[in-house]
Amino acid sequence: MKMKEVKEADYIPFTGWIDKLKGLHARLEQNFKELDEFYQEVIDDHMDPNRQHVKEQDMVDVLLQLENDHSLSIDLTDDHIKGVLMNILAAGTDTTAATSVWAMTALMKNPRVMKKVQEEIRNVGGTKEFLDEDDIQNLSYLKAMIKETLRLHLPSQLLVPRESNKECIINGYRIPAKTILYVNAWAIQRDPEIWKNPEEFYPERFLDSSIDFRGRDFELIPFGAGRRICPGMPMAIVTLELVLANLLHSFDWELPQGMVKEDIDIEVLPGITQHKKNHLYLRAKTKSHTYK
Ligand code: HEM
Repeated sequence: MKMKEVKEADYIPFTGWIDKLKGLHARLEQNFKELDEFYQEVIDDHMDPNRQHVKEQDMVDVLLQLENDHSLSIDLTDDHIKGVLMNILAAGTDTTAATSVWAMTALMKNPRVMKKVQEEIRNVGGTKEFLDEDDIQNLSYLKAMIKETLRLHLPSQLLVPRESNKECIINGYRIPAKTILYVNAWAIQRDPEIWKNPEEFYPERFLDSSIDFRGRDFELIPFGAGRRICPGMPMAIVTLELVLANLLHSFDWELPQGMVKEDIDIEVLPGITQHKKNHLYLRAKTKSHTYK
């Protein structure tokens, strides 16, 4: 099931008829139906009386409680719960997974950075088996490396579309009311007028810099900015830090036999989230084992 198909009309509204011809509308309806049924099943499972015995509550249990309590200022319905689940699954998993792959890709192509980040992680981690959130606070180079990955390989290159609610002028261009606007964050984050050697994967650029991705520095906006900034940013960052720190702490990474770093491509799959087109195949090595 493809959830994130891009329609012509999303970019050029009057070409909407092409979407119909290509059968995208029918697929959209079908996807909606399948997803709705799936979320309904999740909700039904959580309402099963036998579930009372489950020790730890998850997010759906909490949302269902709020629905029953009527304690919020709005009346929560099953549709709201389905919407929240959809947001987390659609907006939250793909983006973080794609970014982890891009980080590993960039590290494999840049052994200098790989060595430096692993040294930092292993100095802090020592003999620990698993690095937790406290350990990660001290890993400034890892954080810079993740920022640099999000600068070069941001998963949502055009952010989410905006619509102008009234006419405005930007840099001398008149934007009529009700115009759909895309912000090309990809181009901003590689703009040679802003970044020195913009194509280079160079985490050091962030070590002595206050530039951050929290929506205040418009040269780095992988999570967007303003009212619609990504609400999942804190979760995304912690997930990326934990996943990458532990992958790099526990394993040494090698390319398959016969392959050199120059063979790793950075081609992108078309779609809303920018995934690496060709899989990144790596061998993970510990001191005692080699995994494939
Ligand atoms: C590396 C990971 C992620 C990146 C790069 C990312 C990026 C973005 C971007 C660029 C937007 C649009 C913001 C704008 O246009 O101003 C967005 C929206 C959103 N993101 Fe994320 N995101 C990530 C992870 C997550 C996670 C983990 C969640 C939830 C658990 C999440 C939930 C959302 C939601 C619900 C929206 C829509 C907000 C709205 O329209 O008001 N994202 N994200």
